[in-house]
Amino acid sequence: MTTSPLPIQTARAEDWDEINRTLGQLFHHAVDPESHEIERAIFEPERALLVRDGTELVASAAAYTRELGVPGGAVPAAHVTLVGVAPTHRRQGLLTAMMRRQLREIHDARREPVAVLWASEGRIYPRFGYGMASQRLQVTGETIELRLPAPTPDEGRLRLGRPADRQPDLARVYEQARANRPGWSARDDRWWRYVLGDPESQRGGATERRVVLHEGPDGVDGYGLFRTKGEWDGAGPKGLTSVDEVVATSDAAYRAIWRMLLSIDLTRQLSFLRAAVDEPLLRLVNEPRRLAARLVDALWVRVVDVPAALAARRYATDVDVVIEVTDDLLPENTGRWRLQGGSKTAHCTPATGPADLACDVRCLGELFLGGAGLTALADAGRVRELRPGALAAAGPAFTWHRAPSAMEIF
Ligand SMILES: CC(=O)SCCNC(=O)CCNC(=O)[C@H](O)C(C)(C)COP(=O)(O)OP(=O)(O)OC[C@H]1O[C@@H](n2cnc3c(N)ncnc32)[C@H](O)[C@@H]1OP(=O)(O)O
Repeated sequence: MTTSPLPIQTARAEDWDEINRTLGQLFHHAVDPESHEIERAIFEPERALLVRDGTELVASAAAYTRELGVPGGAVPAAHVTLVGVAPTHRRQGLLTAMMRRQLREIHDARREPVAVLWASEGRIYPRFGYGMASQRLQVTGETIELRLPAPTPDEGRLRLGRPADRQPDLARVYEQARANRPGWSARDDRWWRYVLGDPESQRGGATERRVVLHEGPDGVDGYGLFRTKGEWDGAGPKGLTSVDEVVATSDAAYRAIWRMLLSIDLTRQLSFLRAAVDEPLLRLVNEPRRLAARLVDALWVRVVDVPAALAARRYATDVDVVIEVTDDLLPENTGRWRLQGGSKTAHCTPATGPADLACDVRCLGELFLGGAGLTALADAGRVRELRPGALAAAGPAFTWHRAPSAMEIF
């Protein structure tokens, strides 16, 4: 790789058309006019970096300003996105230059202790200090084989609707559920329009998206966003129910919604590609193997400011540990940090004593949402135990009672 001589610029609002068309080419899809406008509304030009070769746009990387759920709370997080380099300019160091500049800007602004992204390929971002912070299950089951427990008399009732018409209900339920969900990002009105955007060109021949809402004793307490696609063969119907998200604040709502989604007439298959690793559905159905769940990566987190990030989350057990951190891109993070925390508070300060554990900053990203095991990282040779017993003492603290999960891809 050579170092690119091309300068990095900050975008202006009017660059959106060109950025999105260029990224459409790089991701090999046509730009849908409806999505183009919805995404314009969430585009933050002042946070977008561009590289031009002459007048031609050849690279971009950007960030959205959002809040990310973490164990015990939420933190401002740079949601990194719109990353691409033209095939004519690949492997000349443009991504590296943009990542360095972006991380430096996020760090120096001191507003966001972490950055988060979805990776198109898992091997791109570790070199920039991003760690696989959450995973998801891609569920592609055969619904005909699945049964849920029978409904109880107090299970409430279900209503179908158009998602856009029910946005206030969805937002209320999501906001209530989000308080306890590491990995979920805040959604304002612009983000709800993005999540509920439903251009025909992206439906893959399925119906428009619909919502099923559950009404419990105190009103709407759960919803499921889904679409269906008809399919037949010589043996009869074998349609698909494709689920985008199920969010519920009561277990009765969760059960009732899934009972409907798994039993829509003329469907036989389920696709639910962003299920949580600890998705209750796997504990509800009578034959979990038929869900054919496959584990893949979801959110990648980059700890940008070590003391601020470690103090911003809560810990499952009390912890008092000194970690020796190395960070090649942001040297301010390199050093020994003492983390003292628990379920109510956390502090992280420069340490004077010897370190208990040593790792690079990428490991802290992996641990940040509570989804990776400290011992697993040590077994992989990526965390070093410098004081015997430190792993067993600190390991449980970094976990959380819910696995991190991730909703919309941004
Ligand atoms: C958050 C998001 O938006 S995710 C979307 C990411 N974008 C895409 O996947 C679109 C298609 N791909 C691309 O546009 C480009 O290939 C990019 C952006 C992934 C990489 O851009 P480049 O400018 O080529 O990367 P750069 O030259 O800085 O490479 C840095 C190093 O990473 C490696 N690398 C970069 N991309 C990849 C990849 N996709 N697979 C494996 N290695 C990679 C390079 O080989 C290089 O390694 P080296 O230092 O050992 O030589």
